Amino acid sequence: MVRETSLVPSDLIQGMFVTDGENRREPIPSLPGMARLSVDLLVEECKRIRELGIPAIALFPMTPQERKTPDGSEAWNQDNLVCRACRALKRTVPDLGIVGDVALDPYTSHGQDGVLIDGQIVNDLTLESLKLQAVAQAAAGCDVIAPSDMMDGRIGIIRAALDAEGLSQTMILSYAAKYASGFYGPFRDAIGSSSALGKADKKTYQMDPANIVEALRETALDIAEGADMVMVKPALPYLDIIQTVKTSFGLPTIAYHVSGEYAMVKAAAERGWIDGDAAMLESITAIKRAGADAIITYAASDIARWLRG
Ligand SMILES: NCC(=O)CCC(=O)O
Ligand SMILES: [Mg+2]
Repeated sequence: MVRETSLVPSDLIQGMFVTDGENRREPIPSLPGMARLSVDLLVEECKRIRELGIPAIALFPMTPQERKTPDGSEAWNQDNLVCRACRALKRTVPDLGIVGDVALDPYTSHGQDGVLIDGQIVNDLTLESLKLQAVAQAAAGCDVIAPSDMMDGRIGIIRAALDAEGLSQTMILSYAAKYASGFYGPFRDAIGSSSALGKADKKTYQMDPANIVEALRETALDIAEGADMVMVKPALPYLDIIQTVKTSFGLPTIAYHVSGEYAMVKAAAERGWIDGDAAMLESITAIKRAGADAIITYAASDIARWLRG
């Protein structure tokens, strides 16, 4: 009766991975319970997800190795995995929202999110590629374009490119405060970028976990450039950032409960050290309590099932 925060399935966005082929389900060992799905199985799974009351998915591709290049040009191939999946989903589950990730890391042979020249990420050159990728995904049916790359200036450039292509209805969810986090490991396994990335890091464009004022500056810039919604990522170690971003700007604020946050609960539960279901529900409730309007999580469909009893 006096509970202050209630979680409902419509708060959740299911993170999902798509792979080539047909009738394929490749379990991801470091993300227990998650698998990469071929487009046909993805569509079937998405029907169930929609029926659970989950409004949207966030989609990530496992690009075949032979299609990864230094410039990541597969990212704007209109027949790439993500674009094919979007078209299939819009034909069969049209009212399930699709959040399309814009960044080059699933497509580059070096695993970085940007164009790499002499060992440096070149910001402005990368923007040209992101623009093409955003337009390709929006044209294929993505409802929300979510630039996760953290290059400076990409929101404004992508907004202008979408509008110029007649895609003014496509929303932009900016990964405004994305930290250079140790919690992304299982995701990199899932999209096959961990071995390419090796010991390299993303600290020249993702944020220092010690910073909060910078998060506000980054978020303000993205809003000024035209973001409709903003994201904080990861979620659980950054509840203060979620709360501050939400109260400072009042924009729809999405939190990304990332792969490592999900996997650590699963791993401890597998060892019998914690009650995994309780810990997962507690994590997601805490993220909502901090101020998130919606939460991207790999546990979305599990949680929606628990909430329905
Ligand atoms: N651009 C999407 C991600 O980087 C996801 C990270 C994660 O789930 O660990
Ligand atoms: Mg920024």
